[in-house]
Amino acid sequence: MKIKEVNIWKMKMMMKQPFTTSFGTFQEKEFLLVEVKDEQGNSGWGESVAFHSPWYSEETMETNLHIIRDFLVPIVLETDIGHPEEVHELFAHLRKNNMAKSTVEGAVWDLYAKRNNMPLAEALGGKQEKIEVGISIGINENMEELVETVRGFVEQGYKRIKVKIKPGFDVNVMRELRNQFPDVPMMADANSAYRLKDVELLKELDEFNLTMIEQPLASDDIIDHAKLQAQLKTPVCLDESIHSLEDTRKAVELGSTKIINIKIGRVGGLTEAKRIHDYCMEQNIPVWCGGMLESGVGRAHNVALTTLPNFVLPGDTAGSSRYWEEDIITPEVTVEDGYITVPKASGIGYEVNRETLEKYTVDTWQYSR
Ligand SMILES: O=C(O)CCC(=O)c1ccccc1C(=O)O
Ligand SMILES: [Mg+2]
Repeated sequence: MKIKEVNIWKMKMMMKQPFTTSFGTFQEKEFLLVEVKDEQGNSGWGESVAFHSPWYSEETMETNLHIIRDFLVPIVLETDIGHPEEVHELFAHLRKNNMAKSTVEGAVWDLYAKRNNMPLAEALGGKQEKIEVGISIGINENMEELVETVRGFVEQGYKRIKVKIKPGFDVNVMRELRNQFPDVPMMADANSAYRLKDVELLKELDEFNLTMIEQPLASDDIIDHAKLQAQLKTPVCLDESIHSLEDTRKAVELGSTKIINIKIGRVGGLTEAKRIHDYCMEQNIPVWCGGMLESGVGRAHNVALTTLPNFVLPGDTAGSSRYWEEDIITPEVTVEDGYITVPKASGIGYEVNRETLEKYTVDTWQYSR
């Protein structure tokens, strides 16, 4: 396939509520969308999950804009691409910048699936017709409010509850939530807020029967996580530390992690995400799909990926309305009884609503062959 045109949108959307992690609070979401078009006028869409500030990773919306415009767009406009898996190779000589690469690669995957009249899930080899989803809840130091928030999502049917923790907001919180919800699958995400010296405190979490603890230690660590896992009953799940299949292999071989959170953007795209999935399946390491507070485009990519067979744990891909007054896709992503029904339409399976898109557009760029 020949990509004739690439459009980039800089978007700004307000989230319904602020979302707080151990590293900062999000509410105004600025992000990029990329559309790739072929000669027949088919459009493929990708979303950059890089945030405005380099909190979660070193990539930002602006570094993604730079890498996409100056390095990635020229490559896809001058290459004849047979299959989207080739895009990962085409970008491989450029170091890191995984979220930027993933944005363009994801748009090519969507375009490929549309040209072949198949859902993206099918193009990836996914079989599940509906996927189980959980929800990620930000830090709220008002315990009564937090308990009510959790109760609301449990009542909506979400299959597991993840809460963000940080030093001083951890054992006490999980104890209270476990008391209130004795049977709900629950986990905690520390976003790298602890160090190995905190092992005694982290061991206290073992009593709450958590499905896992996500990224307790440094964002670039796999050694101390192995030392921690050896002392914890609760499975450790790595998020920030995993950028590739190679990172995954090393972490699994070291015993640093028993579960992997796959984020498409963090690992450089769907092709690498699928490889990590396949490797983990061989190694009996369950995986789940993480979230980056995406708009509908990124959310649709997450839904498609989650149809692969080793996504056996509920992910963070909640419904559009958990984040947005109105999403930019039609229909929006909806959750019923903790399940998202995978769309049957071709490509990402949801239409980008051009009117809504325009409404939240801050800037655009266009490139053609
Ligand atoms: O609801 C979502 O999209 C996931 C929310 C979430 O947990 C998160 C949000 C922003 C940055 C990092 C993370 C994370 O998974 O660590
Ligand atoms: Mg996380």
